[in-house]
Amino acid sequence: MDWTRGKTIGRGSFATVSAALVHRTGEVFAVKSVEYSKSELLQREDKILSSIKCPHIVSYKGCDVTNENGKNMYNLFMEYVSGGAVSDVIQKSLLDEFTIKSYMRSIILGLEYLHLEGLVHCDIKGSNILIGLDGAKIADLGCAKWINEGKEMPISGTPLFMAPEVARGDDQGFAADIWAIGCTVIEMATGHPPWVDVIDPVSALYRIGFSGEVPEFPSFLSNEAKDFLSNCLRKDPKERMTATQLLKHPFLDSHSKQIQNLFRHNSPTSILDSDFWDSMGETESPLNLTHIGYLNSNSPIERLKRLSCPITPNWTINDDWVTIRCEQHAIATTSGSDSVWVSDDEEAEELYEGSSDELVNNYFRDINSICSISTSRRDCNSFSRRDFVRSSNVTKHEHFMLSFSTILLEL
Ligand SMILES: Nc1ncnc2c1ncn2[C@@H]1O[C@H](COP(=O)(O)OP(=O)(O)OP(=O)(O)O)[C@@H](O)[C@H]1O
Repeated sequence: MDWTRGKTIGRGSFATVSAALVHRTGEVFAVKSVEYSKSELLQREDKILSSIKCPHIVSYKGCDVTNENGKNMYNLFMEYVSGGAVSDVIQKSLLDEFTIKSYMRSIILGLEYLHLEGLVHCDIKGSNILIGLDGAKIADLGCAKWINEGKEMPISGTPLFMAPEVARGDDQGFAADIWAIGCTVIEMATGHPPWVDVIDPVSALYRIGFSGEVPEFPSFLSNEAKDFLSNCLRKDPKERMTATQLLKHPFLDSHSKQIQNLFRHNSPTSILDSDFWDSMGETESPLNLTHIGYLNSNSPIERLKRLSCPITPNWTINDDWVTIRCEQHAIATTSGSDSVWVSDDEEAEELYEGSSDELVNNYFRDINSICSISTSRRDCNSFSRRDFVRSSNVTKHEHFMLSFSTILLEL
């Protein structure tokens, strides 16, 4: 598969995650990379991720080895999840209890799947939970292990999220993930991990493993939420609820129908996905997407396809810009509040003469309630990232931006 690496979207302790693009289809995906000589853990993650499939876990898309700047790199391809990690989201604004419930329901459905498959995640925490338009997804199976690997595998994970039996080095089973779920609820509600007053990982492990304390519950949470926490944060792992039991706890169950309605929609692969637009017209998602109107799904595709641009896209992302260039410059852009051009190619433009207003109206109806894109016609093959982040919901704009670039490259 020919692909191009784009902007770095995350850095973990051992790997770098970048956005990337498939040349042939224009599909956007995420690639986790590390030097081949240090790729043992990433190859293990590859093996685990490729063996599972669940809508609440980031999906596997393949792997390869590249030579970049004289170094061999091992690359693991995954679905790109547009909203980023929960730990980053809460740095911008804390989550309310309703949103925590929504995310938790997806996360625990993913965890239930892993546990039924015999896998312990071993590193549940906010930075390993990604937010997509269809809810939260578990990521980073780099520490995961099969339950029957038992003591052959070393204890792994993040000290502040470790259960007492893990901190003592006794055991790391399914119940350890449940403890980490409790810690993640605290992180989502307060903006920081539990045990705020510990000064280093060693004292954290000692306190968690031997003090007999449990993390402090945020006082502002509802009684239901506190009860949920108390069922996750039991010192004795045998007393903790299982993922299946947690799904029936009133904290998650009471709103499950409402939440399912909100997350009913699949994440669109492009903005021409009619379900995406139709659903957005009906309801707001918990990410507070504003109403963005309906799209007449058929005619724009047909008409856009008439552009028949033989695409050799050059797609780059850096900190401020997403630039999409095509051989014939056939590209959609907008100038100011309500005008959209589909191309800066004269021949292609002729095709649209007399119809571009209609096209614009069908294709980008209510676009200004998403964001105001003010790229001028002059730079019509560039989209300014700054323009997308101007209004409040960056996540939504980033998603839109990538969906948008996807369609353009699909044409
Ligand atoms: N599929 C994805 N889509 C979007 N962003 C992602 C994706 N995977 C990872 N990221 C981003 O990259 C960051 C690091 O990824 P990840 O946790 O997998 O790396 P790691 O090296 O295993 O980290 P850790 O330090 O937890 O071991 C995440 O917190 C997230 O911001």
